[in-house]
Amino acid sequence: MIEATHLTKRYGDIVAVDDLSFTVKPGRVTGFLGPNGAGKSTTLRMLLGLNAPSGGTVTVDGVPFAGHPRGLRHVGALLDAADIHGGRSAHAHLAALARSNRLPLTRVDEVLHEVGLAKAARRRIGGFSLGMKQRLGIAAALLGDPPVLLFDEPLNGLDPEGVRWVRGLFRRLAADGRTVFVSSHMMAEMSQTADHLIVIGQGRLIADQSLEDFAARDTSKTVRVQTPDLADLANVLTAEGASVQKETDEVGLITGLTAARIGDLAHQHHIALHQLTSENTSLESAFMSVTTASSDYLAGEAR
Ligand SMILES: Nc1ncnc2c1ncn2[C@@H]1O[C@H](COP(=O)(O)OP(=O)(O)OP(=O)(O)O)[C@@H](O)[C@H]1O
Repeated sequence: MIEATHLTKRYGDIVAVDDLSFTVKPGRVTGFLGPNGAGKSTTLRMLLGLNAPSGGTVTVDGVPFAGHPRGLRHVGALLDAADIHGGRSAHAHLAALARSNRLPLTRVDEVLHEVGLAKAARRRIGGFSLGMKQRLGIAAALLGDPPVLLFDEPLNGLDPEGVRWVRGLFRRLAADGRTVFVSSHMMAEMSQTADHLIVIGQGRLIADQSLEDFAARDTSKTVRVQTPDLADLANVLTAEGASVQKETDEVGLITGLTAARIGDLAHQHHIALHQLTSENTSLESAFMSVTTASSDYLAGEAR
């Protein structure tokens, strides 16, 4: 389990991480989500003992990472896949990591195989695509077979097949009972990757909840209805405070009421429904609505 308590990091006047408290539990994939500059990388760097907090603490299974006797065997991490020495082969890079962490060299071939780089094992990393470097970074994180894994923007540079593979890998790691903590600035990426979300903006905690509960925060959720009596239904729903947008003679898009409430109202007024569907755009708009106010950079606009 990862535990941050009042974690804070200041760079001069900038508060990169601001009194952040959260826990990351084993057995599920936890997304660490926030717009650019929100403080995700800084938090992960403090977790790994690469930056010292200005205040508060962050521990892995109760111990700060720097004091962890088992190092890579306990926590595996991918921070910046592109930041890697290009002169070595993938095999040599992992072998050096294995040796310095007293891990068996047999793990090198195992993880290269697991990430799909077995054929490229002897090639120089300098010639790797970003996607291959991501796979190599993931291999390094897996090397010590650790119970806790951190990945900073692991989907960057991966093709659709790579993205699917990474998602499957994270699921398997979580199903093994490991703690999997994955950062991203894209809600759409996380909606298919994470079970639980920790959302931050300007270094502060915005949400710490399941994907489902996070989506339910969005009050602008849309419900699509199809009915032969759209005009009658629209009258009933607008009287209840909903807004109704007519798409065709029989299909309307409703905001302001849940699908369950719309179904009940239609039933009470003897209006037949042929379709009643919650539109799944809510995660993205929930993310936008909770983070826009705290975003560091809004395209073309002053804050
Ligand atoms: N070494 C540093 N010196 C000064 N400011 C820094 C330093 N590192 C980070 N910051 C600032 O701290 C804030 C948080 O940055 P951080 O890289 O942690 O965000 P992030 O959420 O990982 O963003 P991104 O999605 O763009 O990677 C930013 O305002 C950044 O400019």
